[in-house]
Amino acid sequence: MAGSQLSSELPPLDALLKRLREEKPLVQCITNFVSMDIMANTLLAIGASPAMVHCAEEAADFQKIASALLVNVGTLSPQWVAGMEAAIGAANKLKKPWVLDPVAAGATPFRTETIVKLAKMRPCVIRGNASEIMALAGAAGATRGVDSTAESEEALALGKQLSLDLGAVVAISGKDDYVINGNSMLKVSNGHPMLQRITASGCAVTALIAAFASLAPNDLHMATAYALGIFGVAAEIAVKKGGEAGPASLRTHLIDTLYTFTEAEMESYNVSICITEPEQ
Ligand SMILES: Nc1ncnc2c1ncn2[C@@H]1O[C@H](COP(=O)(O)OP(=O)(O)OP(=O)(O)O)[C@@H](O)[C@H]1O
Ligand SMILES: Cc1ncsc1CCO
Ligand SMILES: [Mg+2]
Repeated sequence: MAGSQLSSELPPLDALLKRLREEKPLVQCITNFVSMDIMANTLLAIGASPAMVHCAEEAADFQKIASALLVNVGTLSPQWVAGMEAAIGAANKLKKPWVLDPVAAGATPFRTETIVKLAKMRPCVIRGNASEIMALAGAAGATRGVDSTAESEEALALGKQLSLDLGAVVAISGKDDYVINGNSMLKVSNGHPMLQRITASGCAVTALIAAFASLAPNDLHMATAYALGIFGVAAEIAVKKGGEAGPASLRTHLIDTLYTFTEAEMESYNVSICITEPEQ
C-alpha cells in the first residue's frame, strides 16, 4: 500500500499512560487458559486492573462494572462462546469498548466460523498476527496454528479491507506492527524477536489495547498504537535489563519494566503514520 510519512502529527503520550495509572481501568478478560497469567500480570504491572470472568451466567453482568472487554478465542469451547456473546452484547449496550483477539483463525471450521461471527458483533479493535488477520479476512490456507506463518506486511491489503468492512481498527502484529483505521495506518516498529518465543505475548498486548481503548474511546487508532508501542519499547528495555538470557527471563523483565515504565523511556517509540490510498 502506498503511503506518506506524517510522523510529526502524533500527539504526546503522557496523557494516556498517566490517566491509566490514575483511573486503573477494570478490563474484563475472556481469554484462553495459556494466556491468563501473563495477561493479568501485564495489566497489573502497567497499572490497570484485570478480571478473568467468562461464564455465560455472569459474563454480561460483569460488564456493568468493567471499563472494557477483551475477547480471546485461544482455547475455545461452545460454553465459552456463550459467555463471549453475552459479554459482547452487554459491552455494546453499555457502550464499553471491546477488543477481539482472533487466535489461530483459519485453523479449523468451528474456530473460523466463531471468530467471523464475533467479528460481526462490532469490536472496536481486532489485533492478530498476519496469518490470523488474513484468515479472518477470508484468505484460504493462511493459518497453521497460533503462530504466524507470514510477515505483517503480507496482511496489509486484507487488514485494510477488514477495517473498512467492519468499521474497526485492525492491528497486525509482527516485526513491525500495523494499526489500520480505514485509509489511515500507523506503523509501530518496536519490540524484540524473542517475544515470539514467549507464549501469549500477543494475547497480553491485546489486553493492553483494551485498557488503553477504555481511556480513549474517540481515538482508538492512536490508543492501539500506544499500547503496542509501550509493549514493544518495554520489551527492548527488558532485553537490556537481563531478558537477553532467554524467553523466561525476558517475560519476567518485561513485566518488571511495565511496572516501572516512564514516559521518558518512550524515547525509542518508533511510530509513523501512512495515509493509504482510498478505495477506488
Ligand atoms: N520479530 C519481531 N520483532 C520485534 N517484535 C516482535 C516480533 N514478532 C512479534 N513481535 C512483537 O511481539 C508481540 C506479539 O506479537 P505476535 O505477532 O507474536 O503475536 P501472536 O502471534 O498473536 O502471539 P501469541 O499468540 O503467542 O499471543 C507484539 O508486540 C509484536 O510487536
Ligand atoms: C499456545 C496456545 N494455544 C491456544 S491459545 C495459546 C496461546 C498463544 O496464542
Ligand atoms: Mg495470538
